[in-house]
Amino acid sequence: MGNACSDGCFGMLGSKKVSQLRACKQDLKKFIDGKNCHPIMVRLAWHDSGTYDQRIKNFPERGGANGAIRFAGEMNFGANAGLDKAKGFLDEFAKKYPEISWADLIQLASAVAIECAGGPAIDMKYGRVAVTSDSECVKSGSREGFSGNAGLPDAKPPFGCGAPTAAQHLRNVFTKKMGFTDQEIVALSGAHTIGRAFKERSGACPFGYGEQGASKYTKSDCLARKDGQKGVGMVGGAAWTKNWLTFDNSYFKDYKLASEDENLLWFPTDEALHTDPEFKKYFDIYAKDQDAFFKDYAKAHKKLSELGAKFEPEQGIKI
Ligand code: HEM
Repeated sequence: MGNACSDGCFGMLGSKKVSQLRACKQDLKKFIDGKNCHPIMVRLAWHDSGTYDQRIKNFPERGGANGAIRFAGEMNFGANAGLDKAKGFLDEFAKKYPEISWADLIQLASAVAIECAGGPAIDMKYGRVAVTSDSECVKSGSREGFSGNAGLPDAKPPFGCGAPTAAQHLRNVFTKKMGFTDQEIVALSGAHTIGRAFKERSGACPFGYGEQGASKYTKSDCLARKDGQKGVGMVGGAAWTKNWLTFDNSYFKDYKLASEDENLLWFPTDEALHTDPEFKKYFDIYAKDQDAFFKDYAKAHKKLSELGAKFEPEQGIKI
């Protein structure tokens, strides 16, 4: 190890961090693939980042990828229901790899999950500073123009920002508050090609925990993984796609199926992406061209993973 400078050049402590990040990445791959918990790891990281408000300049008041979601102050937002499970999965990694901040660990697990599910490799950087106490969480009602959840989006009306349409709601959340373009909104929404909703969590669908509550595509014997092997993690809920543990462009390609099949999800915020003319341009491209989706998704995911973050060293660490 020594003082080798190839990985961000900031001395002994830095190279120890790099080796822990690399080892942790390998451990996470095995863990996530074994548990089939890819989607919830992605959602945990997105909801840590998603408190970000570009109109607020100071860290950590501006929110973002700072690890605050691990504390009750943010975990208890209604929008975060169920995400304590994902945080719990990461506790053992935080203990084993003390050089890795919680803010980095959460984002690392998400990037690993995307890649493990068959999605693109994301050009991540690390070195995020994590907040250290509950008092540094942002407050649910702290975002101007939003009634709660620090401006995280709602899937259905009434929208917490008062927007009359889902398209306007998406632009209030992602553009006004977080600084994303229309193209980035559509690409990021494609993350719903994996994952599910549960009655007991968001309450956004009638499908819930267990075999009894499951949809046709989320029962224990359903095949959803990219390698066609069995295994769905926790049984239940409903998904946007039939192969909801595989990261591909099914969300775009098969949306008609999703909007017609009551065993699949298609929320007003999903529908806005192919009914609003500006969003639709990108939706149609991603439906036809998976490579274009992967390329744009990887860029937008990287941006999301860095929102509001404070890096030490300033330029971040590549692994
Ligand atoms: C566009 C606005 C968005 C809305 C309205 C929305 C809404 C939701 C809802 C209601 C759920 C179900 C939660 C539950 O019941 O457990 C969900 C799940 C999920 N969301 Fe989103 N979401 C949005 C954007 C995003 C983005 C930007 C990402 C990531 C880049 C993302 C990733 C996920 C994943 C992976 C799940 C599945 C979690 C699991 O299976 O446990 N979502 N979302």
